[in-house]
Amino acid sequence: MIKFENVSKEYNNNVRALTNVSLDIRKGEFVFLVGSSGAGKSTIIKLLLKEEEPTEGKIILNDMDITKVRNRRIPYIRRNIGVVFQDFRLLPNKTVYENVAFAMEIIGVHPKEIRRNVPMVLSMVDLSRKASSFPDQLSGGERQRVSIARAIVNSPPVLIADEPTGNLDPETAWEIMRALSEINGRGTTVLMATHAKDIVNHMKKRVIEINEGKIVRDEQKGGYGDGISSI
Ligand SMILES: Nc1ncnc2c1ncn2[C@@H]1O[C@H](COP(=O)(O)OP(=O)(O)OP(=O)(O)O)[C@@H](O)[C@H]1O
Repeated sequence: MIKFENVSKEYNNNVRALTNVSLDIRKGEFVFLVGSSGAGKSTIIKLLLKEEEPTEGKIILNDMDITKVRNRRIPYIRRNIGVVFQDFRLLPNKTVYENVAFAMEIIGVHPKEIRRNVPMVLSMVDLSRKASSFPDQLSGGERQRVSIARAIVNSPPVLIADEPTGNLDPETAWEIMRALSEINGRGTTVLMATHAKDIVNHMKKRVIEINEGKIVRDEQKGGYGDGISSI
């Protein structure tokens, strides 16, 4: 589902963010990506979203080699990935319903399908009652659940979560983890970059650890790891 073959990334300022990274994440897996600040986690995510290009190597997403695709094909690739960010990134002037519907409108989904799917995903993240609220009327956990609903409404095979619990208190963070687990249980592959030690240790999922741009550990049912600073 997600494959990196000997991927290296050097930014313009000669910072080598990734060196020879190879990984293979299969359909339906739940994978934590861990490592100290600056290790290269966000770079892996940016490469998958085609926000950055690798300097070397090959990246395959959903059986598609995305390394050399043309710019005009990028929106098509991004439809295969739902993304959830630490800071939610909701549109403040749109309601919960409209925020989620917008993700479908911009890719030209038929209004009838939008009217069917939006209530369905809002109910999945337990937000049906908040459909008419605006983001600033919601708690942090509720906002993050809206962003999860938006990420999955177009049924992408892959969901990427970049530090999704970073702005949330521990209890709310678990609420988000339950939502992500449920989505994973329905077959979506989930890749989550995180510093949340307790969550990683508790979930016992596959853990890929990156340090100074290299994969140093890839463990089924792994823990957070001792050597990683938590900031
Ligand atoms: N746009 C950029 N231009 C130049 N260097 C960059 C850029 N983005 C990241 N870097 C550098 O690449 C390295 C890896 O950064 P990256 O953001 O991938 O780390 P990270 O593991 O996501 O860290 P964090 O946990 O703090 O988010 C760091 O040395 C960083 O300074």
